[in-house]
Amino acid sequence: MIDQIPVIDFSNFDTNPKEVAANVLNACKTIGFFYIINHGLPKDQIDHSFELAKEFFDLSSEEKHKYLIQEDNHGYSELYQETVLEDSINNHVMKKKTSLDPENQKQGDHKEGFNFRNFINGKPYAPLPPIFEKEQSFIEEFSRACHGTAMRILQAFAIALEIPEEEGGAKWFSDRHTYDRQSGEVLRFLKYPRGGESTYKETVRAGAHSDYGSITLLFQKDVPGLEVKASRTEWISAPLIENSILVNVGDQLQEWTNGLFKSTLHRVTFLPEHAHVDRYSMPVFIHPEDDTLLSPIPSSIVPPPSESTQGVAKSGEIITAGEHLRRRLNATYKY
Ligand SMILES: O=C(O)CCC(=O)C(=O)O
Ligand SMILES: [Fe+2]
Repeated sequence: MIDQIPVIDFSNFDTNPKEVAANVLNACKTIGFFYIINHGLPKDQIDHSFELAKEFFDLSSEEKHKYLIQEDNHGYSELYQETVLEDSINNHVMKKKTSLDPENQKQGDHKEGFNFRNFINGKPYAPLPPIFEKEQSFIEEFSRACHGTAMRILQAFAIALEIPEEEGGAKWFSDRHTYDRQSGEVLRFLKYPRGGESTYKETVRAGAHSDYGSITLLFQKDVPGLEVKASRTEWISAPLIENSILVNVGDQLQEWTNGLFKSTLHRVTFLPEHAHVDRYSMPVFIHPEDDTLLSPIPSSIVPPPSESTQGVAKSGEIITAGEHLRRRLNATYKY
């Protein structure tokens, strides 16, 4: 493991893709997290998305209750994504989830969130609240731009793994992540309200978890707090880096690469000096299309499967990304 999250400059990706891909591979094999800078996503789009998030979370709790997921004992991300899938609703606010992680079981995750699933053929997955409806074309544009950035990262993966041209080459992963096909992909607005510690007496705001999909892009703003489990014993912080996007590998990609890429535990904590400010973040959870088979990657760099890297598929079994997500969500109940 390395003890710092690397920063990778994507401005060289078009001119020198191999070098960028090598840096990306190194990060994925070790800590499973890296920042990208010069990623090409316009700053004003990111800023405006944060403004919209704030505008929404500033609504009265009565208004937000229309989109509330009821509190219960299941883990935050699990319940959240599961509710999204099972209720076929793409937008929810939720608060104070109780984490299943033993380290965090004492207190709830004190936060609110709102999910946007992909705007397939220009349509929101479910009706949007008015405050977002009037900005629908902007939000769709931002969601598609994030997806486009993610596709460049997936191309770097395919280059790093030396997937042969005749198998699909640099497009091998991105061809399996079409924006307009059904997938688990979600753009999420998150708010961690100030003052949670007085209720929970703990500084952990989002319990330790790994993400489920292929990769996550994370936009942080003003207030740091994300921590990454760099080793069995050590949490390191993921500081704010101006104009960067933090990228991490999810469980599906870890399993797809037979453990070559690492899906690393992370959590959100508040330092005392941040106890009196609200924290906003925006993760974008990238998933393959639901019917993508998680079949062996045509790469001599990816190791053969082994018991320890198996995850939710049985030995030798090839499942789709949609089935993988479903099993991963169901597994929540067995903890
Ligand atoms: O808010 C953050 O910085 C991280 C959120 C996160 O890890 C998640 O929602 O999966
Ligand atoms: Fe996460």
